[in-house]
Amino acid sequence: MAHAGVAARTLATDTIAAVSSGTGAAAVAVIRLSGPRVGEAVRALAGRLPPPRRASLARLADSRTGEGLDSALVLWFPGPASATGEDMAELQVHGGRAVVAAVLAALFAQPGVRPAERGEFSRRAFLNGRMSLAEAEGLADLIAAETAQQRRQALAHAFGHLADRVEAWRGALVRGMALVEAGIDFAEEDDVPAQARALARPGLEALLAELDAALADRRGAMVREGAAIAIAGRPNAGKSSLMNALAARDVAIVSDEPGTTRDVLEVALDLDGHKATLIDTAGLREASGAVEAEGIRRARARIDAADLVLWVHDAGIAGEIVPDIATPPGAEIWVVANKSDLAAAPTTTPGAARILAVSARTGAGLGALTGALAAFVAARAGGAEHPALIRERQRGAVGEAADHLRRALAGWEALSDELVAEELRLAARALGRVTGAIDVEDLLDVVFREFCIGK
Ligand SMILES: Nc1nc2c(ncn2[C@@H]2O[C@H](COP(=O)(O)OP(=O)(O)OP(=O)(O)O)[C@@H](O)[C@H]2O)c(=O)[nH]1
Ligand SMILES: [K+]
Ligand SMILES: [Mg+2]
Repeated sequence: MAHAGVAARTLATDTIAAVSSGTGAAAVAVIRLSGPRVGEAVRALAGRLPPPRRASLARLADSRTGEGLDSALVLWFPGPASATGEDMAELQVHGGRAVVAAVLAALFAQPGVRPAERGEFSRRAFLNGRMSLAEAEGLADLIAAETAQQRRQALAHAFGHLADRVEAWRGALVRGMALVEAGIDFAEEDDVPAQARALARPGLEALLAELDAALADRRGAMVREGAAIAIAGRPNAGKSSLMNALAARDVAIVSDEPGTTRDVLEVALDLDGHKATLIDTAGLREASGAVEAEGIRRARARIDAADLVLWVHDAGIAGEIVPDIATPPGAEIWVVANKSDLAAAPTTTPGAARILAVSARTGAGLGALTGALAAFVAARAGGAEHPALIRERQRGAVGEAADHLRRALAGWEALSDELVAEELRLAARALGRVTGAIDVEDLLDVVFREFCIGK
């Protein structure tokens, strides 16, 4: 997908090559090339350039020695209609390490061909207007996706859904800007300025509401980073035992000694396709030394930032259960009454959204707990195709745009046309940073013509 605001194709002088199919031995390895000398390099190894965009079988040889290297499928993608916008080729070779190393060495021996740097193919695609920054980030997330929901969200971003949404916001800003600037340009003429400004305001107010709503929506970040589920409670309640049981492996040290856990421990969970991070913490009590005090400080910091706190309680201990923690707004606390093999769980607890009886030892109640956790995370993460802001970089840029827009609207009566237009321009520039399209002048021209208000 091409994007507005990106300059003409850049002319990279280097041709790059790299294995794109991962490291380690495999049946097939894919070597990709991009740059001006791809055609020559392929011809040097394969003896000919196959017809564009069709897989052809070719014998690859080292042009320096004539030694045969492999029999490979060769694909030739002439630019600019390629993934990077440059001439590209793909060599599908046998995946053995020695084969891959020999083919790469023969490629790098060609003039002007060098190893690609990290992300260089995507970088060239962005610079050549083949994808936006938000799409590039989606692509990176797609490659890193661990759960089904992360995969779906990343795919939506890679397909440009977020970029489209941001471009629509930017279009609305530029339209408002054009109207305000009409006031500047036609300041000499009767009541154009006042009319133009009045026309711009409702659209900009609606846009600000949309930006604020997008910023308040944490679902995208929740999908990407996963829900943070902290396990908290008094020493010896069985927190580490619960962590091990839910993770189905021996992550944390368990002992009958209170104050065993000091450091914060984390494991990643895949709950029905949703990512979550389970966090085991030190038991909360009056610390008996500097090390335990530090452990408790770290525990509280993680509990304060959690989306859900499981307050683990030893069901054998009588009396009211009072979770001794503060959680951010929107977070929930559930009481997990552990050791149900020893004692019955209480049925009500003030302040807790729910009570679940489990035994980390026998596994009783763990299925119900896991199901409840999956439902919680699914509800928090919302629809997978939602083109939300998922990275701090995106959130920061949109937040900055909202601030400038807010300033323009707050000063609507007091500020000059020039100052209002300047705030709008800064807002548009901030939004441009999400997709990488920084220059708004081109769009402005188009929109200004569209909104020529009869002049
Ligand atoms: N009977 C029974 N014992 C349990 C259960 N869960 C944990 N325990 C025991 O309780 C003791 C404390 O368990 P831990 O998992 O270390 O407890 P903790 O809350 O992590 O303790 P600290 O890290 O010291 O705060 C150990 O002796 C466990 O074997 C359970 O479900 N039933
Ligand atoms: K313990
Ligand atoms: Mg522990």
